[in-house]
Formats: sequence, C-alpha cells, structure tokens
Amino acid sequence: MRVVVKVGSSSLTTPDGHLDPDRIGTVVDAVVTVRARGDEVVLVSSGAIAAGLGPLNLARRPRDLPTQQAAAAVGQRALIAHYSESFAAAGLVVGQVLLTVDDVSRRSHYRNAHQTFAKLLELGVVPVVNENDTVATSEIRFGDNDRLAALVAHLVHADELLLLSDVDGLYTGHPDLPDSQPIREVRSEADLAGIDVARVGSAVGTGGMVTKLEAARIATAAGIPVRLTSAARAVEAVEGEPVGTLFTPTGKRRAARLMWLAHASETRGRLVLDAGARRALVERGASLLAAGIVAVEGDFAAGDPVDVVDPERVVIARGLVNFDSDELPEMLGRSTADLAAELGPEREREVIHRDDLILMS
Ligand SMILES: Nc1ncnc2c1ncn2[C@@H]1O[C@H](COP(=O)(O)OP(=O)(O)O)[C@@H](O)[C@H]1O
Ligand SMILES: N[C@@H](CCC(=O)OP(=O)(O)O)C(=O)O
Repeated sequence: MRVVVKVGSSSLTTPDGHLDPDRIGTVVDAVVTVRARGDEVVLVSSGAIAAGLGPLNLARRPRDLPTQQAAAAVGQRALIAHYSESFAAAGLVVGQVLLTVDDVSRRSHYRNAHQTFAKLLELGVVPVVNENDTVATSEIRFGDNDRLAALVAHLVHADELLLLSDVDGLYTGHPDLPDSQPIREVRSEADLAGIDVARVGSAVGTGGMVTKLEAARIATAAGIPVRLTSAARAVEAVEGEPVGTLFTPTGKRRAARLMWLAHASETRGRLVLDAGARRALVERGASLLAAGIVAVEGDFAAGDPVDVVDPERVVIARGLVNFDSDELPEMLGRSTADLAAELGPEREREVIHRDDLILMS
C-alpha cells in the first residue's frame, strides 16, 4: 500500500507566519502510523511561503512573485529542518523533493522523477515534496499544491491520496455558513452539482476548495481514491476511519503520457475540426487526419501538446501533434493518399495518432 498525504499551508503555520509545531506534529504522527504498519508514504507539504513570512517580518502573504520566492526560500529550509527533526525522532529519514511543472509534464522529466521516488521509497526514505517555488515563474507555476499532489499520486502509483486542510471535509457551501452540510462521499461529477466552493479559504492557502476538487477529479479519474479531511484528523484518516469526504475512483489508471497531457501540459495551439472529424474522434476513437481539420491556430512544433476543438471552438480533445504549425495549412482538408502523392511520404502520417490523443469530456 502506498499513500500520498498532502497538507496545506493553513494547517502547518500560525497566522503570524511561523511553523506550528503542534499541528505539524499531527501530520508527522499520521505518516509515522502509515510507516509503522509497513506501508509507504509520500508527503506533499505546502507551507514554504507561509513559514517564510515571520522570519522576514512580512505581515501577510506577498502578492508579487519575487517576494513569494524569497519567502519560500526561507520558509522551505525551516519546513524541511522541522520535518527532518520530527521524523528522526521516529527513526525515519526525510528526503526533500522540489518539483516544477516540467517535472510532471515533460515525458523525460516525468520518467526521471518516477525513478527518483521509486529509489527513495525503496531506501525507506519519507519523500517530502513541494513545488520548487524559488525558481518557478508565473507561467510555469502550479501555485497550489493540490493538483501537484494528484499528479504525484499518479507518478508514484499511489493507492490513496489524502488531502489534509483546515476544514474537515467538503461542505455543500462555505463551512462558515449556517446552512452548509458536510458531504461524506462523492462518486461522480453529478454528486458535485449545486455545491458552492466559490468562496476562497484561508489567508495563507491558495486555491481554496476549487483546487482540491480539481485534484480529486485528476486522481479519481486515474483510479486513485481521495479522502479530504482536516490535518487534525490525519491519524484517524490513515487508520481507515470514515472521516471527512471520500471521493471514489471514476476511472482507471492511464498512461503517464496521457495523464500529463490532460492535466499538466500547456497547449501551444489549436486544431479546429469539421463535424465529421469530431464524430470520428469522439464516437469511433479514430486518429486525427488532415482531411478533417479546417483551421490551425498558434505556433507549435511537432511533438507539442495542442487543443483539438470542434467548429464551435469547444475543446474536445488534447493531443501530441505530429507536424509543425507551418507545415499544416497546405495539408488541411486533403486525403492521406493525396498528401503522400503531392507532398511526399513523410506527410502521409495522421496529424495526431489515437494513442497520443485524449478526449476531454
Ligand atoms: N464547499 C466548501 N467546503 C469546504 N470548504 C470550503 C468550501 N468552500 C470554500 N471552502 C474553503 O476552502 C478552505 C480550504 O482551502 P485552502 O485555504 O486553500 O486550504 P489549504 O491551505 O489546506 O490548501 C477551507 O478552509 C474553506 O474555508
Ligand atoms: N508551494 C507553496 C504552496 C502554495 C499553497 O499555499 O498551497 P496550499 O496551502 O496547499 O493551498 C508553498 O509551499 O508555500
């Protein structure tokens, strides 16, 4: 059994921007409980920026990226020092893993990260993961660690993802509102209809409940169950108590390549399909041929991820394109046989092969 535990900034730090030893202690206890029964655990911990505020005399979470990066550099050191000491007391060694979007979205990096985790777990280390905030720029930033945790859960082939926050589960509306009711189980998207997650959460956390639901969607679609509860109930959660909200799997594990394609990659352009090509992709699971494309938008190279949109510009799929954006215009609407005859055999390929295509709905 392999568990990924993700804990948010609001559950680890005091409002004045320092680490809260008692609250970190409950998370450490949960990890130690998992390890004591012989299971493996990866800890995804936020809190670097929040823990850097106090030492830098910053009153609140900075809005600008350079100050966030500086705070993260200071706070991450304190965070990992605290974890190292706490886990050492239980005889466990900590390894720090700082990831960028590229590490979970580029195929070669993904493989590399997978091997690193495999070795750390084999050696009995507790990997403590965070985004590499000090180098991540705004364009390539996760920002919140919820989605990062879901992608890490897929990366390490986790059996469960535990999201720990300052709230003890999902509610029908903001938990401060008197009418909000707890939700014990989410089995499909339909169970989320009418649930209000619009209001943001704590002052130090990012994304609120919205990013947690996104993380739950990513993980459950890949066959990984997700439990959302408060950090205070972490030990009960890892002991299998039915605390918080359980999101049950909705899909099966997918190839890592398709996982990052759907959830982590940034597309470089769009291919607009005609109605026939749309049907071929959606109903028959066919590859995308030049004959069914009516327009090409953006500037991309062969191998880049692109969005595939229908005539109304609704995204229906994402795929790895086999041609550069400047090669495609002369190919549009033409049959594969024509392309081969007029432009050479290298143009005979499908524009996106079905194995490199993922339907988005
Ligand atoms: N429907 C809802 N159910 C539960 N919490 C909600 C809901 N809508 C908004 N929230 C807010 O989301 C917050 C958790 O998000 P966040 O502060 O980003 O946490 P973390 O730092 O743990 O990632 C909760 O404290 C809560 O105030
Ligand atoms: N990587 C950032 C995490 C950002 C963040 O606030 O995430 P979260 O508290 O999980 O919503 C940090 O360590 O400060």
